[in-house]
Amino acid sequence: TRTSRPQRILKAVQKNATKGDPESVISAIDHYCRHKEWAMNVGDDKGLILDSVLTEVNPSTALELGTYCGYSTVRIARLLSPGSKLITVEFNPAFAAVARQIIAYAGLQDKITLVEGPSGDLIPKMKERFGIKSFDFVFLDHWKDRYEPDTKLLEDCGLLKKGTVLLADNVICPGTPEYLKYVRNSPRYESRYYKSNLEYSKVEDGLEKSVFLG
Ligand SMILES: Cn1ncc2cc([C@H](O)c3cccc(CNC(=O)c4cc(-c5ccc(F)cc5)cc(O)c4O)c3)ccc21
Ligand SMILES: [Mg+2]
Repeated sequence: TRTSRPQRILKAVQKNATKGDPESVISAIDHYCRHKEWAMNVGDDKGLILDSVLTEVNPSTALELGTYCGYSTVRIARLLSPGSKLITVEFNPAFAAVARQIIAYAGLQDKITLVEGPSGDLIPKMKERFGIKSFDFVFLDHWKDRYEPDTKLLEDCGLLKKGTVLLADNVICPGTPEYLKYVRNSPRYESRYYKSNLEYSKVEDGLEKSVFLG
């Protein structure tokens, strides 16, 4: 049967990027998805905002919900300080298989733990399985109706601390209305919207940055 879109993205990385060079992996994916076929990576426009928030936070432990092909995983891990860790959660085995290869191609496998399974099951196991006390940074990019329940789950599991930064993709397109209502109305968060555009497109989209106040 035909290859999948993630497999074609992996092929584009293997063809056009340099092994061990995360910047070239990011560029190869962006070029492929802009000129050949669209894919739901955070992309280069919103990616610059992700980079700037990450540089500001400089997290020791980061969590990503929704790995897909590993584009934002590589984007995040390449900016982590030595000894810092990123845990990324993916429930779709085919996506996880491609992401592992793209992460390895970028040479970032030592900074990243990819865990397969649904976020709702894995979040309560973070402390016992990975010895996580709390996360400094969380990137939300999985099913849009899971952002709000998973944020509440992170709170209830004691995985957020005063100053933890949540950064949510797609708050306009496809949209995450319940999540936005929650973080913007809760006294426990200080939220700000970063206007941008949907990956590889002119449609408006943006990221919501929410600081947990404890
Ligand atoms: C529970 N759990 N735990 C882990 C976990 C992991 C996953 C998968 O990684 C996965 C699979 C399918 C869809 C998503 C969400 N992403 C999107 O739906 C999206 C859409 C668009 C867009 C925009 C405009 C369009 F016209 C079409 C699609 C642009 C974007 O940037 C997106 O992130 C995530 C799913 C549930 C999971
Ligand atoms: Mg997204």
